[in-house]
Formats: sequence, structure tokens, C-alpha cells
Amino acid sequence: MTIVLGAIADDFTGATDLANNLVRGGMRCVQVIGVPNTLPNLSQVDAVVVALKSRSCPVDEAVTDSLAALEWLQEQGARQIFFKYCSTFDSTDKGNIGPVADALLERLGASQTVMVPAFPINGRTVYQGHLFVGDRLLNDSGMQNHPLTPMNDADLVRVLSRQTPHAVGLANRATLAQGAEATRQRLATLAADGVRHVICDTVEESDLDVLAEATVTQALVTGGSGLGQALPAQYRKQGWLADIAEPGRLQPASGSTMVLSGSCSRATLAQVDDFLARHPGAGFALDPLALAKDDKQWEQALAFAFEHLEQEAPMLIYASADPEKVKAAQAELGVEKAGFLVEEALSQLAVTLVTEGVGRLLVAGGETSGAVVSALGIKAMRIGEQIDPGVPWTQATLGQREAPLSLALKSGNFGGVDFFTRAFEVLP
Ligand SMILES: Nc1ncnc2c1ncn2[C@@H]1O[C@H](COP(=O)(O)OP(=O)(O)OP(=O)(O)O)[C@@H](O)[C@H]1O
Ligand SMILES: O=C(O)[C@@H](O)C(=O)CO
Repeated sequence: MTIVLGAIADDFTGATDLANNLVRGGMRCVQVIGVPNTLPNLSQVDAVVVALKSRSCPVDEAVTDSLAALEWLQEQGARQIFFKYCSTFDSTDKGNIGPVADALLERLGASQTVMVPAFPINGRTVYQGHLFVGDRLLNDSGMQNHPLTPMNDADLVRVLSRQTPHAVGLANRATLAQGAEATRQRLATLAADGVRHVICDTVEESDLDVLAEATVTQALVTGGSGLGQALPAQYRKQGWLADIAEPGRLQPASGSTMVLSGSCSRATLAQVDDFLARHPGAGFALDPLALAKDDKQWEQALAFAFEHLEQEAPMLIYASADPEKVKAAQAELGVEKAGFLVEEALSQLAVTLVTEGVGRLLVAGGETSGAVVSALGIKAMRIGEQIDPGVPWTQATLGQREAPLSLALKSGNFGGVDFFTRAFEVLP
């Protein structure tokens, strides 16, 4: 039994986002953390998403890890490879989207791939190659303040051209409106002209269906999870998928609840405020400047958490802060150290508190989720019910727990304003 789709995700929340859409498309999907040391049982699996922490690491590391994931997915017989990155194209002029896509194409012996970041249901659209978040251009959406990958240019052809030596082209909406065959022709014409990466307009969900039909036989596709919601139907048309599988049912959740947030996105800041308004006194703020001095603040956070564990009360521990505070910490500590201090503190709190009884854990932020999940030693996750578009509940088996850990990894920009409260209400 071979798998149909093998996906390589550049962060952990993006991995669960894509896995969620594949499951909602009727595929049996498993998410693994990194390349597995031991082969999981894939006999009843149609798609595997390999979650990496390769979005903001050095380019060479991102390429090496992505190629290792590709090799493993090819060994599982994947018919198509999907490189999943952020719907807001989170990257810098160094990469890592361009260099990783180039390396995957070269290893696959392919000459072209499509770049489809859009996820219209969550307000991510592309028009004439320009990325919008809602009605704002990317560089005016708040993503210009991202702590690690500030996005200051919405023109994706220009952005990607700074990351790769190869030609970047555009398949615009006028082409997509003519249907899948016209889109295929456009891609072929661009390929004949040596264009290796094609940014694809996407304004409505129907554009994703056209792109999925036009690219289902391409060795590599890349983008956000939106394309992942359209591809399963095309796999069925190809005869690669037998039936529509029901979403996996998670086991009943158990243990105390906890929210950890390292995301500084506008959406997450609003979710933090909403939680604190609903649960006065249930939040503890971490500050990287304090964390840099000594262990005092971390110990205070732990004491806060133990107090709430005893009361079985909801709790939020967060470093989420407005751009001015983030920039001040980065100015004093450096971007990388500030980020590391927060990720380290949150991940170590997660390890201690899961051992002490937390069984329902919500983590906000992709890099933050990567640090927490890796510190917990999680190797694979089952995908459950969707909470909001792009964010499902998942479950993972941990050595130290009899019952599985219920885990929601929330992409920074996703989820309704009441997400930190409502997520636990929809958990089975
Ligand atoms: N107060 C702070 N000062 C400086 N850096 C911070 C602060 N709080 C969080 N960070 C860092 O900012 C980064 C946030 O990235 P993360 O990917 O976790 O969130 P996000 O980008 O909003 O989520 P996503 O990637 O899912 O969109 C992390 O490295 C985190 O450690
Ligand atoms: O596509 C998105 O926006 C998310 O899945 C993501 O990548 C968050 O890091």
C-alpha cells in the first residue's frame, strides 16, 4: 500500500493546517514530526504530512531537512509531493521558500512548480501576483511586524525572485477563469520559456479547484493549505483514492487545560485579550528581557501554573506582545535570542505541566508549536475535528501519559477572537 500525497511542511501549525484540509477532503492523513526513525503503520493512510521546523532556520538546514523528508516520502510511494509553507508566504530574501522549492524540484527531476499560498476562507487571496490578507495588502496587514519574517512586499513574483536564481512567472486570474486546460497551457508555455516557479492567482475557492485539476499530475506543488482542500477530489478523478474517509475520531480528552502563546500576530493578541477578559487573573505574561536575566520569571510562571492546576482552572501563559515591545526586546537581545528564550521557556513549561496533569493543550504560533511539540518528544499526531478553518484538534501518545494528549496547534493568524475559550468547548 503506497500513499498518494506526501507533504513537507515548514512549520508545525502549517502541518496541522494542511492535514486538517486533507482530512476534510476525505483523505486518511497522519502527521509525523520530522522524518520517522521507525516506520509508522501507513497501511490505511492516504497522505502523510512531515512537520519540520524549517521556515526560519538557516537555509542549508532547511534544504537538508526538506530533502530528507522528500526521500522518506518517496520511499512510501508518494505519487505527489506538496511543499507547505505559510499562506502569508512567511520568508526572507534568503528564503526559505525559494531555496527549498529549488532543491525539491532538482531532486525530483522536475522543471516547474506552482506557488499557491492562498487560503480564501481565511482571507488569504492573490490577485495579479499580489498577496492580500482580507482587504489589506500583505505588507499592510500586520505581517510587516512579524518578529522573525516581516513581510514588507506583497508582490510575490518580486519576493520569490529575491530567493531563487530561477525565473518566476505568473498565472493570473484571467487564465484561471478559462479553466484547467487553459491553465495547463499557460504553465506549459511558461515552462518552455524556462520559468521554474509560477505564482498563481487565487481569489475564490473555485480557483483552487481549477489549479488542483491543472496540477494534479505535477511531481511537486507548493503553497498554503487551500490547495490541499481541492486536491483530494482530483486524486479521486485519477483513480488514486478509493473512497471518502470519515474524519478520524479522537479519544475523549482528559486532564487539565492550558494555553501557551508565543505568537505576536494581531489575531493572537486579540485572542489573548479576549481570554483575559473572560478569565480575570488566569494569564501570566512572560518577558524575554526578564527571562534573559535569570530563572525567576520562569519559576513564577511555574508557580502560577501549579496554582491553577490545583484549582483545575483555565490558564494562559504568553509572551505575545505588541510590535513595540517585541522590537525593544529584539533590540536588546537580538531577534534570534529573544525568540529562543521565549520558545525555550514555553516548551519547558509544557514538558513540566503535561507531566503534572495538563491533558488539553493549545499552543499559539508555528515556531512556538515546533518548540513545544519537539520538547514533548511527540513523534506523530492524529488529526481530529476542526475548531476553526486551519486549526484542528489533534492527539498524540506520550510515554508518560496513559491517555493521549489533546493538542491544538494554532497558526498565529487563524482562529476567531474567542478561540482560546471556545476551542476547549468543542473538544470531545
Ligand atoms: N515578546 C516577544 N519578544 C520577542 N520575540 C517574541 C516575543 N514573543 C514571542 N516571540 C517570538 O516570536 C516568534 C513568533 O513566531 P511563531 O511562529 O510562534 O508565531 P506566528 O508567526 O504568529 O505563528 P505562525 O507561524 O503560525 O503564523 C517566536 O520565535 C517567539 O519566540
Ligand atoms: O498557512 C498558514 O497561514 C498556516 O498554516 C501557517 O503556515 C502558520 O504558520
